[in-house]
Amino acid sequence: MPTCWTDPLPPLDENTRRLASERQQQLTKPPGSLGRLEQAAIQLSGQQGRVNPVIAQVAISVFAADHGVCEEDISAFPQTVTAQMIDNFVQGGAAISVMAQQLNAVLEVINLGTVADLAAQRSGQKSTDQAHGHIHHEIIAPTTANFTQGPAMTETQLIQALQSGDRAAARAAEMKADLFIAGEMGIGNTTSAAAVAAAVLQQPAAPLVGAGTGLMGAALQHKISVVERGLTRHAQARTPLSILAALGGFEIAAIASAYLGAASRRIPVLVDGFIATVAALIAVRQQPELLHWLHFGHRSQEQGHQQVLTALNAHPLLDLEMRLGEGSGAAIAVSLLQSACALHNGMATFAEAHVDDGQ
Ligand SMILES: Cc1cc2ncn([C@H]3O[C@H](COP(=O)(O)O)[C@@H](O)[C@H]3O)c2cc1C
Ligand SMILES: O=C(O)c1cccnc1
Repeated sequence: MPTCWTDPLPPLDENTRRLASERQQQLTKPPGSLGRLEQAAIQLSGQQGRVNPVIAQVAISVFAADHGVCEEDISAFPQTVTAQMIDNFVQGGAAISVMAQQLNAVLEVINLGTVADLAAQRSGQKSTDQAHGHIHHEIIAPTTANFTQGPAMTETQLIQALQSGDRAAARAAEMKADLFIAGEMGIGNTTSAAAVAAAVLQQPAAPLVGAGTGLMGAALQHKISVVERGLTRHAQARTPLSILAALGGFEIAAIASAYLGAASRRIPVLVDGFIATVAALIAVRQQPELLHWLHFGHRSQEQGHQQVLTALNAHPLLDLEMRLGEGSGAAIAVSLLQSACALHNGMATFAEAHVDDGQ
């Protein structure tokens, strides 16, 4: 078990947070007029321990894994896409690859096990640099098990996934990242994420189950019934760890742990869409203090995202009607956090600009 899972998280730096808050009051604008951008800059100040927060270096870790529940026919796409997209990420062709390039971010993909990459598994390939990112092969198993038949993963597999997430956070700290983004790739993972969210929130499945890659009508009803079967089978799972083992995916577990690992290293986190937010929900249930370290990038179109955001009292920066995952919605929101920092750091105070304040 990585220590971030259980060790208390560091508090925000209340001193820099207070100084940043005071600075916002002195800038040449009516107090509060930059709205949530002010709050974002102040929160970043407390997180980074700097009165003038910066987001120069962004670390993006995309966790990829396959899902046994795909046997139940719950995605519009075949499972082979997961492994194919791993290549696409590091060849520069995926949405998150393009965003990483635009942001000059470091992109890495962590392959936790896909049905189509047994060759890589057999060759013992570990870590390679590709044109547009690094691949870490940290294969746990070719796929999780079908959660309608039994637990998705063993306890050992769960711990491996948590450790993988923590290692990604350690690499982000090593490169002195100012912000951490986790993305995910795993055909079938909106089914797993909906089941995890329903189990954590003790809510019915239907409102948390969405189209994912594009299911509608009878296919969507079937997906709801698959999640309901999983919830019935694993009704005894109540703790974050037992819910992850019963219904989760390797990538969802890894992201939950990566968020805790980032916060434990004082790196602010920008959360992506539905799946990433469900991972955040699990991690916050494990350690409520994590919430202070999280920014929320966007509201996904995926049915259920708003419910999970509400459970976290989270207000995402954007709603662009995106429903992609990969970390893409968070990546789009980076520029807003950068603007929040630029305004906070660069604007003149009333005194500096000889502008009369409102006192
Ligand atoms: C080409 C392609 C690229 C993607 N990138 C992210 N996802 C997204 O879709 C999947 C979840 O949807 P479902 O649960 O319906 O399978 C995840 O892999 C997610 O990251 C993709 C899906 C596809 C097809
Ligand atoms: O919001 C997401 O994370 C999402 C939505 C649909 C498909 N994949 C991911």
